[in-house]
Amino acid sequence: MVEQYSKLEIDGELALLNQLTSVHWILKSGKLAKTFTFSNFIEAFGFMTKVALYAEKLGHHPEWFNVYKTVNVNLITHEVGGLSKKDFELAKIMEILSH
Ligand SMILES: C[C@H](O)[C@H](O)[C@H]1CNC2=NC(N)=NC(=O)C2=N1
Repeated sequence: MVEQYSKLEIDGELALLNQLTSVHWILKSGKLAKTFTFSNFIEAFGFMTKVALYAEKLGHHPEWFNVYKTVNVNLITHEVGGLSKKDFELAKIMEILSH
């Protein structure tokens, strides 16, 4: 079972993630959220394909919604009904794969 974070720890993790990567990750309805915008559909779908392979390896999967060149991502750990370290791990991987 993945450990659930307290509110304070989540704020800390989110600040760290935004420092390391960009300032665009937010907490939305208890989920770690970001809208990625690419130059075209192929770039967006390529990103999703790379993330999908990593997510499968990690055993942790994103909720996401793609329209043309944008990908809306929401991360949550259903097993704990909140955020866990895995969400932050997946967010960091997404940052790396989006560049
Ligand atoms: C058995 C399997 O590891 C679980 O169902 C995993 C799969 N991927 C998952 N992904 C996400 N985002 N949250 C989960 O709780 C989750 N659980």
